[in-house]
Amino acid sequence: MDAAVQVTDLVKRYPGRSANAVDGLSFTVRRGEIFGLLGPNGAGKTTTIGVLTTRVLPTSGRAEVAGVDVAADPVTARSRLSVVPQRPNLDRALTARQNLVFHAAYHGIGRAERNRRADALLDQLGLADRGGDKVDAYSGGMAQRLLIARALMHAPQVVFLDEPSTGLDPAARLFVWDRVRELRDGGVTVVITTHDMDEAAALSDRVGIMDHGRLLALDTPAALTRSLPGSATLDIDVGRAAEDTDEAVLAALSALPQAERVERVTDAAGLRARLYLSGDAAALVGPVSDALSARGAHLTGVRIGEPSLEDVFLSLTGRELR
Ligand SMILES: Nc1ncnc2c1ncn2[C@@H]1O[C@H](COP(=O)(O)OP(=O)(O)OP(=O)(O)O)[C@@H](O)[C@H]1O
Repeated sequence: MDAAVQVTDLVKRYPGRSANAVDGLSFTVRRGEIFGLLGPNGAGKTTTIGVLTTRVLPTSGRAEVAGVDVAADPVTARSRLSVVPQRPNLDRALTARQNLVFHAAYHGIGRAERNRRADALLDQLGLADRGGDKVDAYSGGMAQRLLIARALMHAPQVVFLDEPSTGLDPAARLFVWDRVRELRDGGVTVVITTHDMDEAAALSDRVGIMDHGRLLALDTPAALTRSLPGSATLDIDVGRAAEDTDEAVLAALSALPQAERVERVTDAAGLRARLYLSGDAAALVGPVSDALSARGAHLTGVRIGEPSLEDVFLSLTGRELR
């Protein structure tokens, strides 16, 4: 079986609530991929992760992690998975190294091995020289790195990261992203939740877009954005022949079979056109250039606008992601 996570018809309704927080969710995370759950606040991402990590009991449906039914056998599930929570729950009165070693002891890992792992992980997360410091003295970025180190102490098969870079500065965020990719490259399956489309696009091999407890779409970031008709754009600046007219040039561009729509961009100094198309905007540069040179005109500037996951969310829901 190559599924690391299998969710089937999962429902969670919190007591006293009129709507389901998770509302019939099904998806599969493959072994060894980074899977992103993307959605706005309240979409049900944290609840889904809560069920998968045995902290929230499902109302109905089934969730398996590393082949274990999390509701039926939470103890075995917890030995195979790990959580990096949204809010740091480190013991701030202990040193960083003690946080790691105590976590491993809880998971039944022997003294020599837990010391070895703590040293290796402090080093890998760039905390080797701060392992003896109390967590109280840690910055937010350092605490986030320590949470990741702690999550890896019992060598889990699947790691869940809830909003991994919320509140981090850009450098700390890139550092965390690189560590997440290293995990994946080392064979660990990673599930992240995020409401940040850049994070989802940059980090995930596949993305599930969630809203109101349901999955609206699931694919690679590239396939999700490619699926949007007419949303890639190519802006071109044109130097046209003196005897030609702007209107005739725009008409020639509109006649290109790949261009779904052509608009004049009026705030430009010369003749600028925006071509809308589906798929890869760069592939249109050649045909545009040929069409222009056929009438004695030439390209003086090109800019490609790719659709984002934000555009995908907007087209699925009619709302902005944030
Ligand atoms: N313990 C709880 N009791 C009652 N309702 C809850 C509880 N936890 C979450 N909810 C509700 O369930 C819905 C889904 O919340 P959830 O935290 O899973 O969403 P999310 O996508 O993770 O959002 P965020 O990014 O804000 O964490 C929301 O309407 C929320 O108010």
